[in-house]
Amino acid sequence: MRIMLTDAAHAVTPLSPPPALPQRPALFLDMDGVLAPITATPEGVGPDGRRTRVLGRLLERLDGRLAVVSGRTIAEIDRICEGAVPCVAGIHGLERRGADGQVRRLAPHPDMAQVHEALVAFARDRPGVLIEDKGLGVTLHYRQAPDQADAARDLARALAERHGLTLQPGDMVQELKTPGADKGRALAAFMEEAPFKGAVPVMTGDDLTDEFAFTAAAGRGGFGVLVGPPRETAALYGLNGPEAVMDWLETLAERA
Ligand SMILES: O=P(O)(O)OC[C@H]1O[C@H](O[C@H]2O[C@H](CO)[C@@H](O)[C@H](O)[C@H]2O)[C@H](O)[C@@H](O)[C@@H]1O
Repeated sequence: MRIMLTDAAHAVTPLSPPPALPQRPALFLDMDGVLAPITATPEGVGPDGRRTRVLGRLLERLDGRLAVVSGRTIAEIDRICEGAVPCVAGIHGLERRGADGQVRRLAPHPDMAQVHEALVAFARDRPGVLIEDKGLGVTLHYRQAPDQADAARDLARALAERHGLTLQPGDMVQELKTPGADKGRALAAFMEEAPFKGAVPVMTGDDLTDEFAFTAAAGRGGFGVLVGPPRETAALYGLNGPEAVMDWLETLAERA
Protein backbone atom coordinates (compact mmCIF):
# COMPACT_ATOMS: atom_id res chain seq x y z
CA MET A 1 0.00 0.00 0.00
CA ARG A 2 1.23 3.52 -0.85
CA ILE A 3 2.14 5.63 2.16
CA MET A 4 2.12 9.43 1.87
CA LEU A 5 4.49 11.18 4.24
CA THR A 6 3.12 14.52 5.45
CA ASP A 7 6.06 15.28 7.74
CA ALA A 8 8.73 13.39 9.61
CA ALA A 9 6.42 12.41 12.46
CA HIS A 10 3.09 11.61 10.73
CA ALA A 11 2.20 9.22 7.93
CA VAL A 12 -1.26 9.38 6.42
CA THR A 13 -2.48 6.27 4.68
CA PRO A 14 -4.88 6.69 1.73
CA LEU A 15 -8.31 5.33 2.57
CA SER A 16 -10.06 2.57 0.61
CA PRO A 17 -13.27 3.35 -1.24
CA PRO A 18 -16.44 2.71 0.78
CA PRO A 19 -17.77 -0.87 0.89
CA ALA A 20 -21.38 -1.84 0.15
CA LEU A 21 -23.76 0.06 2.39
CA PRO A 22 -24.86 -1.66 5.61
CA GLN A 23 -28.39 -3.05 6.03
CA ARG A 24 -30.93 -0.23 6.40
CA PRO A 25 -28.47 2.61 5.75
CA ALA A 26 -29.05 6.33 6.30
CA LEU A 27 -26.97 8.59 4.09
CA PHE A 28 -25.72 12.02 5.24
CA LEU A 29 -24.05 14.20 2.61
CA ASP A 30 -22.04 17.40 2.82
CA MET A 31 -22.43 19.96 0.02
CA ASP A 32 -19.28 21.92 -0.93
CA GLY A 33 -16.37 19.73 -1.98
CA VAL A 34 -18.61 16.65 -1.88
CA LEU A 35 -21.91 17.06 -3.77
CA ALA A 36 -20.47 20.08 -5.59
CA PRO A 37 -16.95 20.97 -6.71
CA ILE A 38 -15.30 23.96 -5.03
CA THR A 39 -15.70 27.23 -6.92
CA ALA A 40 -14.16 30.69 -6.48
CA THR A 41 -17.26 32.11 -4.74
CA PRO A 42 -20.26 30.55 -2.91
CA GLU A 43 -22.65 31.75 -5.67
CA GLY A 44 -20.56 29.84 -8.22
CA VAL A 45 -22.28 26.62 -7.11
CA GLY A 46 -25.62 26.13 -8.81
CA PRO A 47 -28.16 23.41 -9.62
CA ASP A 48 -26.95 20.42 -11.61
CA GLY A 49 -29.32 18.04 -13.40
CA ARG A 50 -27.29 14.90 -12.73
CA ARG A 51 -26.98 15.68 -8.99
CA THR A 52 -30.68 16.48 -8.62
CA ARG A 53 -31.68 13.24 -10.41
CA VAL A 54 -29.31 11.07 -8.36
CA LEU A 55 -30.48 12.60 -5.06
CA GLY A 56 -34.11 12.05 -6.03
CA ARG A 57 -33.48 8.41 -6.92
CA LEU A 58 -31.49 7.78 -3.72
CA LEU A 59 -34.17 9.37 -1.59
CA GLU A 60 -36.70 6.95 -3.05
CA ARG A 61 -34.43 3.91 -2.75
CA LEU A 62 -33.54 4.75 0.88
CA ASP A 63 -37.17 5.40 1.87
CA GLY A 64 -36.30 9.00 2.75
CA ARG A 65 -33.22 8.19 4.87
CA LEU A 66 -31.08 10.83 3.13
CA ALA A 67 -30.05 14.24 4.47
CA VAL A 68 -27.75 17.06 3.38
CA VAL A 69 -25.70 18.34 6.33
CA SER A 70 -24.00 21.58 5.35
CA GLY A 71 -22.40 24.81 6.46
CA ARG A 72 -24.67 26.61 3.99
CA THR A 73 -28.16 27.78 4.87
CA ILE A 74 -31.18 25.58 4.15
CA ALA A 75 -32.27 28.15 1.55
CA GLU A 76 -28.93 27.73 -0.25
CA ILE A 77 -29.16 23.93 -0.16
CA ASP A 78 -32.68 24.08 -1.58
CA ARG A 79 -31.47 26.39 -4.35
CA ILE A 80 -28.54 24.14 -5.26
CA CYS A 81 -30.43 20.83 -4.95
CA GLU A 82 -33.59 22.26 -6.53
CA GLY A 83 -35.56 21.23 -3.43
CA ALA A 84 -34.86 17.52 -4.07
CA VAL A 85 -33.92 16.74 -0.43
CA PRO A 86 -36.49 17.31 2.35
CA CYS A 87 -34.17 16.62 5.31
CA VAL A 88 -31.46 19.27 5.58
CA ALA A 89 -29.23 20.63 8.33
CA GLY A 90 -27.98 24.15 7.51
CA ILE A 91 -25.28 26.37 9.07
CA HIS A 92 -23.61 23.32 10.62
CA GLY A 93 -26.85 22.24 12.32
CA LEU A 94 -27.95 25.63 13.69
CA GLU A 95 -31.05 25.16 11.54
CA ARG A 96 -32.55 21.78 10.67
CA ARG A 97 -35.52 20.64 8.62
CA GLY A 98 -36.84 17.18 9.44
CA ALA A 99 -38.98 14.80 7.40
CA ASP A 100 -42.11 16.52 8.80
CA GLY A 101 -41.05 19.70 6.95
CA GLN A 102 -40.67 21.69 10.19
CA VAL A 103 -37.58 23.90 10.49
CA ARG A 104 -35.99 24.10 13.94
CA ARG A 105 -33.67 27.06 14.27
CA LEU A 106 -31.63 28.27 17.24
CA ALA A 107 -31.94 31.93 18.22
CA PRO A 108 -29.06 34.02 16.84
CA HIS A 109 -26.37 35.21 19.25
CA PRO A 110 -27.20 38.86 20.10
CA ASP A 111 -23.78 40.10 18.86
CA MET A 112 -24.06 38.60 15.35
CA ALA A 113 -24.88 41.97 13.71
CA GLN A 114 -21.91 43.66 15.41
CA VAL A 115 -19.57 40.87 14.36
CA HIS A 116 -20.91 41.00 10.80
CA GLU A 117 -20.13 44.74 10.72
CA ALA A 118 -16.56 44.15 11.93
CA LEU A 119 -16.00 41.57 9.17
CA VAL A 120 -17.47 43.86 6.50
CA ALA A 121 -15.06 46.60 7.64
CA PHE A 122 -12.15 44.10 7.39
CA ALA A 123 -13.17 43.12 3.82
CA ARG A 124 -13.72 46.71 2.63
CA ASP A 125 -10.14 47.48 1.52
CA ARG A 126 -9.10 43.87 0.89
CA PRO A 127 -10.01 42.89 -2.69
CA GLY A 128 -11.09 39.24 -2.96
CA VAL A 129 -12.17 38.92 0.68
CA LEU A 130 -15.90 38.11 0.82
CA ILE A 131 -18.43 38.10 3.65
CA GLU A 132 -21.34 35.65 3.62
CA ASP A 133 -24.05 36.57 6.11
CA LYS A 134 -26.11 33.56 7.23
CA GLY A 135 -27.93 35.22 10.12
CA LEU A 136 -26.95 32.66 12.74
CA GLY A 137 -23.38 32.81 11.50
CA VAL A 138 -21.11 34.77 9.23
CA THR A 139 -18.38 33.43 6.96
CA LEU A 140 -15.18 35.25 6.07
CA HIS A 141 -13.97 33.95 2.67
CA TYR A 142 -10.39 34.49 1.45
CA ARG A 143 -10.09 31.92 -1.40
CA GLN A 144 -9.46 34.81 -3.81
CA ALA A 145 -7.09 36.58 -1.40
CA PRO A 146 -4.98 33.77 0.11
CA ASP A 147 -2.42 36.31 1.38
CA GLN A 148 -5.11 37.43 3.86
CA ALA A 149 -5.36 33.98 5.51
CA ASP A 150 -3.37 34.88 8.64
CA ALA A 151 -5.07 38.25 9.16
CA ALA A 152 -8.49 36.61 8.67
CA ARG A 153 -7.68 33.88 11.18
CA ASP A 154 -6.40 36.37 13.77
CA LEU A 155 -9.45 38.61 13.43
CA ALA A 156 -11.87 35.67 13.58
CA ARG A 157 -10.16 34.31 16.70
CA ALA A 158 -10.27 37.69 18.42
CA LEU A 159 -13.95 38.24 17.57
CA ALA A 160 -14.94 34.73 18.66
CA GLU A 161 -13.25 35.23 22.00
CA ARG A 162 -14.57 38.75 22.57
CA HIS A 163 -18.21 37.89 21.74
CA GLY A 164 -18.40 34.27 22.89
CA LEU A 165 -19.05 32.86 19.41
CA THR A 166 -17.99 29.49 18.03
CA LEU A 167 -15.09 29.68 15.59
CA GLN A 168 -15.20 27.12 12.78
CA PRO A 169 -12.21 27.20 10.42
CA GLY A 170 -12.90 25.66 7.01
CA ASP A 171 -11.60 25.47 3.45
CA MET A 172 -10.24 29.02 2.83
CA VAL A 173 -12.82 30.39 5.28
CA GLN A 174 -13.22 31.32 8.92
CA GLU A 175 -16.77 31.04 10.22
CA LEU A 176 -18.16 32.72 13.33
CA LYS A 177 -21.30 31.01 14.57
CA THR A 178 -23.92 31.18 17.23
CA PRO A 179 -22.86 28.46 19.71
CA GLY A 180 -24.90 25.29 20.26
CA ALA A 181 -24.63 23.11 17.15
CA ASP A 182 -22.27 21.13 14.96
CA LYS A 183 -22.71 18.54 12.23
CA GLY A 184 -22.34 15.65 14.71
CA ARG A 185 -25.22 16.93 16.80
CA ALA A 186 -27.28 17.47 13.65
CA LEU A 187 -26.71 13.86 12.57
CA ALA A 188 -27.59 12.64 16.07
CA ALA A 189 -30.84 14.65 16.03
CA PHE A 190 -31.87 13.16 12.68
CA MET A 191 -31.11 9.66 14.01
CA GLU A 192 -33.68 10.16 16.80
CA GLU A 193 -36.45 10.79 14.27
CA ALA A 194 -38.35 8.95 11.55
CA PRO A 195 -37.35 7.77 9.01
CA PHE A 196 -33.75 7.63 10.31
CA LYS A 197 -34.36 5.97 13.69
CA GLY A 198 -32.88 2.44 13.83
CA ALA A 199 -30.82 2.94 10.65
CA VAL A 200 -27.02 2.82 10.27
CA PRO A 201 -25.57 6.28 9.47
CA VAL A 202 -22.98 6.88 6.75
CA MET A 203 -21.58 10.42 6.57
CA THR A 204 -19.71 11.73 3.52
CA GLY A 205 -17.74 14.97 3.88
CA ASP A 206 -14.47 16.73 3.12
CA ASP A 207 -13.93 19.50 5.63
CA LEU A 208 -12.89 19.78 9.28
CA THR A 209 -16.52 20.49 10.24
CA ASP A 210 -17.46 17.03 8.88
CA GLU A 211 -15.25 15.31 11.45
CA PHE A 212 -17.98 15.85 14.09
CA ALA A 213 -20.40 13.88 11.91
CA PHE A 214 -17.85 11.14 11.06
CA THR A 215 -17.46 10.57 14.80
CA ALA A 216 -21.23 10.65 15.38
CA ALA A 217 -21.79 8.11 12.57
CA ALA A 218 -19.09 5.78 13.92
CA GLY A 219 -20.61 6.00 17.41
CA ARG A 220 -23.88 4.68 15.99
CA GLY A 221 -22.41 1.68 14.20
CA GLY A 222 -21.85 3.44 10.87
CA PHE A 223 -18.86 5.11 9.27
CA GLY A 224 -17.51 8.22 7.59
CA VAL A 225 -16.28 8.67 4.02
CA LEU A 226 -13.63 11.38 3.58
CA VAL A 227 -13.66 13.13 0.21
CA GLY A 228 -10.38 14.57 -1.09
CA PRO A 229 -6.73 14.17 -0.16
CA PRO A 230 -5.91 11.87 2.77
CA ARG A 231 -5.43 13.51 6.17
CA GLU A 232 -5.90 12.56 9.78
CA THR A 233 -9.60 11.80 10.07
CA ALA A 234 -12.26 9.85 11.93
CA ALA A 235 -13.57 8.60 8.55
CA LEU A 236 -12.85 4.96 7.68
CA TYR A 237 -13.12 5.22 3.89
CA GLY A 238 -12.24 7.73 1.20
CA LEU A 239 -13.15 9.03 -2.25
CA ASN A 240 -11.08 11.32 -4.51
CA GLY A 241 -13.48 14.18 -5.10
CA PRO A 242 -17.02 15.25 -6.04
CA GLU A 243 -16.91 13.39 -9.38
CA ALA A 244 -16.10 10.12 -7.58
CA VAL A 245 -18.87 10.89 -5.07
CA MET A 246 -21.41 11.32 -7.84
CA ASP A 247 -20.34 8.02 -9.49
CA TRP A 248 -20.62 6.25 -6.11
CA LEU A 249 -24.06 7.73 -5.39
CA GLU A 250 -25.25 6.76 -8.85
CA THR A 251 -24.16 3.16 -8.23
CA LEU A 252 -25.91 3.17 -4.84
CA ALA A 253 -29.08 4.56 -6.36
CA GLU A 254 -29.18 1.65 -8.76
CA ARG A 255 -28.29 -0.96 -6.14
CA ALA A 256 -29.82 0.17 -2.86
O1 LIG B 1 -20.47 22.10 4.91
P1 LIG B 1 -20.38 22.45 3.47
O2 LIG B 1 -21.62 22.14 2.71
O3 LIG B 1 -19.15 21.91 2.81
O4 LIG B 1 -20.23 24.05 3.49
C1 LIG B 1 -19.03 24.63 3.98
C2 LIG B 1 -18.93 26.05 3.42
O5 LIG B 1 -19.09 25.92 2.01
C3 LIG B 1 -19.10 27.11 1.25
O6 LIG B 1 -17.77 27.57 1.16
C4 LIG B 1 -16.91 26.67 0.50
O7 LIG B 1 -17.37 26.50 -0.84
C5 LIG B 1 -17.28 27.70 -1.68
C6 LIG B 1 -17.84 27.34 -3.04
O8 LIG B 1 -17.18 26.22 -3.59
C7 LIG B 1 -15.82 28.16 -1.74
O9 LIG B 1 -15.73 29.34 -2.51
C8 LIG B 1 -15.29 28.40 -0.31
O10 LIG B 1 -13.92 28.73 -0.36
C9 LIG B 1 -15.48 27.12 0.52
O11 LIG B 1 -15.07 27.31 1.87
C10 LIG B 1 -20.09 28.10 1.80
O12 LIG B 1 -19.95 29.33 1.13
C11 LIG B 1 -19.96 28.28 3.31
O13 LIG B 1 -21.04 29.07 3.79
C12 LIG B 1 -20.06 26.92 3.96
O14 LIG B 1 -19.98 27.02 5.36
